[in-house]
Amino acid sequence: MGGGELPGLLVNEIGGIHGILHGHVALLKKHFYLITMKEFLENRKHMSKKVQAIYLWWHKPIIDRELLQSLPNLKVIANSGVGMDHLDLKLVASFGVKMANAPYAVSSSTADTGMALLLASARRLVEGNISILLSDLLGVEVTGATLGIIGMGSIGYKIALRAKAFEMNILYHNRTRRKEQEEQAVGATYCEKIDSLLQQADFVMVVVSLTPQTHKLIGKREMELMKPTATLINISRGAVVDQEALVTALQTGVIRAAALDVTYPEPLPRDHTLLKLKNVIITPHLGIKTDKTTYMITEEAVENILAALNGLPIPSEL
Ligand SMILES: O=CC(=O)O
Repeated sequence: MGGGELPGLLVNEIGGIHGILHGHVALLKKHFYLITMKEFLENRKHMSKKVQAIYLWWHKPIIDRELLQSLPNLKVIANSGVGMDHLDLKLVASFGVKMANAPYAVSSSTADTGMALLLASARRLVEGNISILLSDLLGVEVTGATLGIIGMGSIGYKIALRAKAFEMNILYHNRTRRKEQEEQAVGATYCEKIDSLLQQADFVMVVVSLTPQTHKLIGKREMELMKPTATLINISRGAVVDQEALVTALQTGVIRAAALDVTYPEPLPRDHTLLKLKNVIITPHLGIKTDKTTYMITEEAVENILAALNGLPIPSEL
């Protein structure tokens, strides 16, 4: 590769549902020679040597063995978010390729999405929006209610901060307990056992990453432990909740309601039962989708990729 040439960065496409946002192109072009998948596939022989990094936007392009084998100079894959369940980390590592995510950029807007869903479900905003003349839409009180946060990483913690301002009682469950000062700062109480959190919470917010250990973490048994007046909010990944069990729980009054930013698959098929239930709010994985957050994600990815290409410690290496 010639002296002053910028390193090649493979992206799925620019614009479109799975493409990086147009507004981010100038930032990326400052540091990289951008190659879309279309350009790559049209001129594979030439392009494959140029690619030194991949920027995954909304889980695309799909990283498989064939793609990895065709990129001899690939050094790093940067993800445009925090969840890495769409990537075969072992496979990527076996090619000696480094990986990074963007945990700093996403936490505030994802926590906001969680609170938006909580409030919308509690106060029946979606039904209210289309039934402005009805006066029998009784919601449930948020002030003074108990919120159980499952997963107290940076997003979970920001939810606790927000919930404190809503005067909620906050319980949390996490693999590792937070420091006492951190618990005190948000007024959160640790539940070593997830069951005890489920039994007490009026709102259960799921914020864990999807791993083999968290797959269907919230199933029939867990929903039956919840109060019949409780609401389940999921802003992590659909598969952390057993969706079939959830449908039954919502239909039979095992729990009051659900508010989901994530499902499986995404989007749900139009005729899916969940879309027909009145006591569910479903949003299309809006978690990180604000203008500011998405731009910060790209900035974080650029920083990670440049560090990797320069042989420096990668700030958010996995
Ligand atoms: O879903 C959003 C993320 O993984 O950051």
